[in-house]
Amino acid sequence: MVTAYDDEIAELEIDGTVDQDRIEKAVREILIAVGEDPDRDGLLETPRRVAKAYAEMFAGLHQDPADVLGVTFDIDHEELVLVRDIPFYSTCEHHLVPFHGLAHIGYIPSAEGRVTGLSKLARLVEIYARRPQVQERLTTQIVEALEEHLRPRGAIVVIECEHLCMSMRGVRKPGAKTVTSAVRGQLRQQATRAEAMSLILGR
Ligand SMILES: Nc1nc2c(ncn2[C@@H]2O[C@H](COP(=O)(O)OP(=O)(O)OP(=O)(O)O)[C@@H](O)[C@H]2O)c(=O)[nH]1
Ligand SMILES: [Zn+2]
Repeated sequence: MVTAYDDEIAELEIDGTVDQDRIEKAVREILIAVGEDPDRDGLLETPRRVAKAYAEMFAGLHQDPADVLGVTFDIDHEELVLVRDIPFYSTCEHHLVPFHGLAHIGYIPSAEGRVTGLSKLARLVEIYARRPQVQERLTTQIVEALEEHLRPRGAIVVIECEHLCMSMRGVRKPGAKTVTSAVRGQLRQQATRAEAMSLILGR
């Protein structure tokens, strides 16, 4: 199924938000540098494929969370809203290999009732994940965007990830999980924080 979001990504490739030519040249150079022949059959199309993949993997650099969180509803709900287990892939800015896992996002809407569509929380994750990233910044950027655009009474973001730079190379510890959290407002209070954490962990 092709979604509007897929269309946006396809447009990015066309409207030149990545310098396709430059990526292709660089990938060709890397292939030579690692001892490969970029002109052999299987690799001929690789620089072009990588440029296309990067346009998608780094599309978030050209997207604005205001566009996603700009539409809010007036719903009379002043209790916790939590979307958990949002899967995502990001790219470690140190090694340019993936880190991936689950994001959990909760917030307590403001008295004025600024509630966003549930899918927008997952879109917010995508905007910040599709960039060269570190997990701590990803976590903070999401919580800060929630604060800025929804002005909630409280917000919590918990992210658990496996970093391939720790699994497939370097220290080589596949399965090791890194957990980060960012908590703001009323969700810092012990009881509400405990409620949110038990919902996040209660699977
Ligand atoms: N804090 C943090 N560190 C990260 C993240 N992703 C990767 N790293 C770490 O970034 C560090 C980079 O360390 P360096 O010593 O500069 O690079 P390196 O020689 O490749 O390090 P090793 O991975 O230990 O082989 C490593 O310890 C990685 O585990 C992240 O999202 N957050
Ligand atoms: Zn890394």
